[in-house]
Amino acid sequence: YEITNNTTSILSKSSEFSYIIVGGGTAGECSVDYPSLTIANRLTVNPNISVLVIEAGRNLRDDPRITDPGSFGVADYSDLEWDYVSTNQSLGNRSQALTVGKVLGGSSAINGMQWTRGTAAQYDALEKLGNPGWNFDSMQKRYMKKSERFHKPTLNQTNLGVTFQPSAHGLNGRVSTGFPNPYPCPLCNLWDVLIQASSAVFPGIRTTGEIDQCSGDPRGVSRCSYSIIPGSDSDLEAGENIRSSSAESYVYSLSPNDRPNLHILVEHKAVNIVWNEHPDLPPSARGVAFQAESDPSQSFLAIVQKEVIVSLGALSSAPFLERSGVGDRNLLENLDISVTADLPAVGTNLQDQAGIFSLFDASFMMNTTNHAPAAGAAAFVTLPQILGSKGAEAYVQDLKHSLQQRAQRIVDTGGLTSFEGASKVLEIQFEQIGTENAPVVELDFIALPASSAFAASTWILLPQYRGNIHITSNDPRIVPAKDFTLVVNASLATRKLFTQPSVKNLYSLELLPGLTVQTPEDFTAYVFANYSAVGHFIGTVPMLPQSLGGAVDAELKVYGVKGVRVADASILPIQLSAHLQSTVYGIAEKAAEMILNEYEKGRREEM
Ligand SMILES: Cc1cc2nc3c(=O)[nH]c(=O)nc-3n(C[C@H](O)[C@H](O)[C@H](O)COP(=O)(O)OP(=O)(O)OC[C@H]3O[C@@H](n4cnc5c(N)ncnc54)[C@H](O)[C@@H]3O)c2cc1C
Repeated sequence: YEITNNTTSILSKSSEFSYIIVGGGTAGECSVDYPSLTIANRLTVNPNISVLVIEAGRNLRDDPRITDPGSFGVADYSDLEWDYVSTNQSLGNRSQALTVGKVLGGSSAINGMQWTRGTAAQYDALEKLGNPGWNFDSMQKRYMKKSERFHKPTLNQTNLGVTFQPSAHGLNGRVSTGFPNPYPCPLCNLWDVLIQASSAVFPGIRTTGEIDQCSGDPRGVSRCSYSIIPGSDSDLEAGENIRSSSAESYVYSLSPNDRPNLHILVEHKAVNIVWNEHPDLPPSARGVAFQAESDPSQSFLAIVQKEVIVSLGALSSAPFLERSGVGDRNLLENLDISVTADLPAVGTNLQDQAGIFSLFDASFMMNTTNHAPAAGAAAFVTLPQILGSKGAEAYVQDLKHSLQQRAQRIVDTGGLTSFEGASKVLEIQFEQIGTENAPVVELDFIALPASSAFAASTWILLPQYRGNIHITSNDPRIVPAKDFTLVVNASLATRKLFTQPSVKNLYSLELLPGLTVQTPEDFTAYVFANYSAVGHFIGTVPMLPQSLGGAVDAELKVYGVKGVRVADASILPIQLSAHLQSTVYGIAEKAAEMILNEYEKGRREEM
């Protein structure tokens, strides 16, 4: 394979590729990798199959900010990120920095590496929403586990409090996962105290047993697992744990002479799809126009034989489609973009999981010698655990009675295009929160490396708001609905947890929210003034029937055109009680399988 920023080096050999993948991020590389598996091995030796990946970020293979898991939250990532900023939000009248990765490996190269999955019912909900074949059984067994090479915890790690379920993990995939080794104790004491204190604050929360945040039931509080290559047991050398980004897992780990048919062009921005127009057929992708990041006046065109796979992430895939003439007709015509497909769903349904930070000055320095991720344990908390059973019942009743009104508001504010679709997704979320008791809040316990501070990051998991992102303006509006009640309550619960006597012993001062924040009103004001986006963006090219406001079908094909699929976090129509990367890898594995099956079918038909 080759990775280069030199367009001539790539286009001089061929300007035509079987598949062009725009975006070399978390999902993009997975699609590239699939050819290493059985059927596809045959394909890659076929010189007619070639793949071009176009990635705007740089190839920074050995940058310690990426490779060292201890860098997250400490190192300056500003040159590895896109500088998306939202418009002022309806809540708090503030804009938000929207962080996503701009580097080969995408967000998987700069994320917090936590390795978790949603509840089984949340994947089943994809099927209920009209996407045949998208359910937990198949996502977990065939795709999410397939992407994973889990390192079972050592005896030492389990003795130190790590829990897991063997059946929740894949052992033969490419993304290395597991627990840091050596395990970052003496912080274990901190995690143990926080885990115990959680049970005092969140009645009934699981703190023992084989809790595994990848099992389909993440409820409870337990130690985090990560997308890392754990260090060896004996060697205490710094740098032993290494981040396993998608670039590390799917590209760098290949032998350099492997895959001469894989071309990765970095530092180039994909601008739009160029189309073949037929009088009687839907437009089909002819190629991708792209430009050098260093000199946008230099434009190039790569031709595609089969398909363009759009994997630019939830903030860039929809704008790319709109620049390609796929989007809302009025919006495109106002911008003088020729309309290839009138698909108003593109760019709607943006969701993140708004969060808030608490910070404490501890009486000891955090151990940072073994380059382990900073988050040690995470609590996935249900509604009754946050609000008590009466409070939860009242909240659920309110969700039920306001459902139609909220669905209408989502449509009115450009969050989804179909009232029926909005009602359906809200009903499904209502079931998850009210009946299935899915976690609605996550608390991460974090030791800030090279400091004496530790923190809790608290965020809502299943937002009811919907925003949008369009090329006219970068406008992801957040409609608060009921969610901020939960952030405020979660923030109050975090304070309660950190004032349990056992936890209080561990720090001398609460730095954030700080002692001026005392009453529920203070907390509400604090949350409104300080909540932030957490980087878990989804939904802007929703996988739903078109009549319900979808932009891609269950095969990830964009409605109204041929030869274009979207495979990244954009296609998820609803949030999960989870961090997203494991699911995005699963989406990409499934996409790769569908693409290759179709390729094979086409070949058989040609013969
Ligand atoms: C700060 C942060 C922390 C997170 N922490 C966790 C965590 O701990 N655990 C977890 O599971 N998830 C976490 N996530 C979420 C997770 O990383 C993402 O949901 C997931 O990686 C998204 O994958 P993707 O393929 O959709 O997009 P990305 O991985 O972002 O890939 C998109 C790629 O497209 C490229 N691109 C965009 N526009 C263009 C263009 N026009 N031309 C060419 N290239 C372009 C980008 O540079 C990028 O490489 C975190 C995310 C962030 C931002």
